[in-house]
Amino acid sequence: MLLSRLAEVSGEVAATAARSRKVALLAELFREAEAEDVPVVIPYLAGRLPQGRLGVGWKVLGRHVPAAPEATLTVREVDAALTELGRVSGPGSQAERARLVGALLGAATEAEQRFLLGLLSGEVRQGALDAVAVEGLARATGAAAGDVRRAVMLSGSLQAVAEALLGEGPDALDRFRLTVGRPVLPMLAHSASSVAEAVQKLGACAVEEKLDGIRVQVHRDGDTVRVHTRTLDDITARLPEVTAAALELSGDRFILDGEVISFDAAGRPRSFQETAGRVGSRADVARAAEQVPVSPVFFDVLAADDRELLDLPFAERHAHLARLVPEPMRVRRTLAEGPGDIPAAQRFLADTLARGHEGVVVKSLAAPYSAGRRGAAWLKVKPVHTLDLVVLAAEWGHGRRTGRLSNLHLGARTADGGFAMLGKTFKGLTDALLAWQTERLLRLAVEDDGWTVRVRPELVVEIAYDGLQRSSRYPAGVTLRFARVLRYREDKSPAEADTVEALLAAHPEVTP
Ligand SMILES: Nc1ncnc2c1ncn2[C@@H]1O[C@H](COP(=O)(O)OP(=O)(O)OP(=O)(O)O)[C@@H](O)[C@H]1O
Repeated sequence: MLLSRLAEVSGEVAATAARSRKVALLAELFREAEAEDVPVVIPYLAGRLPQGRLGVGWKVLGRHVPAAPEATLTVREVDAALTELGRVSGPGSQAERARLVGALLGAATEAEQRFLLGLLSGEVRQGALDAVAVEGLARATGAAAGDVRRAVMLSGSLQAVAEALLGEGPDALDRFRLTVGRPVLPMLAHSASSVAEAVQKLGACAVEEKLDGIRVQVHRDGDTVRVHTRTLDDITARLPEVTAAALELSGDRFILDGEVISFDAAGRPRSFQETAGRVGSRADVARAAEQVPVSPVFFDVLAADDRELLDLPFAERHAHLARLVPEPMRVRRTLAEGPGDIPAAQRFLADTLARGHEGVVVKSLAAPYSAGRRGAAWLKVKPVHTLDLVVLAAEWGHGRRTGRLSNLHLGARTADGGFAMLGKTFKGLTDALLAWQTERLLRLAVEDDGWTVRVRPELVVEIAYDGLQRSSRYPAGVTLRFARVLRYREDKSPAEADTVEALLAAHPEVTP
């Protein structure tokens, strides 16, 4: 497929507000694409680079290169060129990168150049595209949209499903069923402002402790155990305790969902940083396990023996869980039938906080497991308000912070796939975080005016705040009060950041 065609459709999809028109445009594009184009077409449409970060700075992108008169570049040629670009390293790499970018842009027409620059600078991001692409794919191949959606949800990869569908047709969807050994994206939670609100919304529910550790999905097939993170990375080798625990359970084929966390000698949870540091470290696992041992604590089961359990109501899934996993290895919980049980649920929350945990997750007992979704069936309640925001820029620090990028410009997602700045903060940043973020942000830099460094919107940071206030200085009409950095969330992509819409909905008191 020609890049010019992709750039054209991408522009048209962005320009139309009508969902049905977007679907029709994408269906047409997919009909024209060959299966081999898919690994490039899908990410490009969403404004993502399959290579991840390329380390191409604004200096290189800002240079004018004369455009080619005619469109000849194919998407696969562009992809090959960017892969080559990504491999450049060592001395002289800046000049080599500039040369490669120049050659690529020189082969592109003006319209293609605009598209490529948008892609390389991270500015053509189309957030909600994947859902529309699912429908476009269904229409292009004659598959049912619901089946495509489920396959994407279970595989966690629109790309893999698209490739299979376009190459082999609708029958290929059979391959994407839930299988022990193949991780699926976990179900996620929305927020509620109080336990009372959550119980009122959900009716019969379980109120579970929310442990501040690392989400894990544990697959056991006979003697083989695999442990995956919420981004589906395989971390089995780093967590021997989890493998040992899974092998002790009575069943020998299952998929469990839970959290790993480190407890201190007194049985209180250690800080998130300690657990995360342990899970993140590959070096000398045996020693790390001695110093910061972790335990798995499970709260759901997706498959047991040869049964897929996703579609069962939570109450039934939990019965399977209870048969498989003994009590100390399950999260603590209490049940609430309805509003009458709110006081007991509130006591459970207070008790959970007193034991050093973060809050609770309130779960509908009737709901199925919606893999990969932030469903309304799980509501988390935490006393501290936090947001996951995207770093849009950072200002050079002064005094003790000279030479470090400090004051962060924070953005929330907007409906059109962009980001709206909500405010700035340099609070909560330790020296280690300052050094780390300076290094990371400079790699994402697209512009530096000596004061502020604008970056590709890729890094997600978790921010605590005390509330919102109106402000005409910011595009959403509001800004954060007392924003402070809690931690970077490298496990989250910008598409998972909080939205302006949800933020405003949670703060009716300031809605402009
Ligand atoms: N009992 C529990 N049930 C579900 N998730 C739990 C539970 N205890 C801890 N968690 C953790 O809380 C997360 C659910 O919150 P959410 O889906 O919003 O993800 P998140 O944005 O990472 O949340 P947060 O930033 O608040 O930790 C899960 O991914 C899991 O890691």
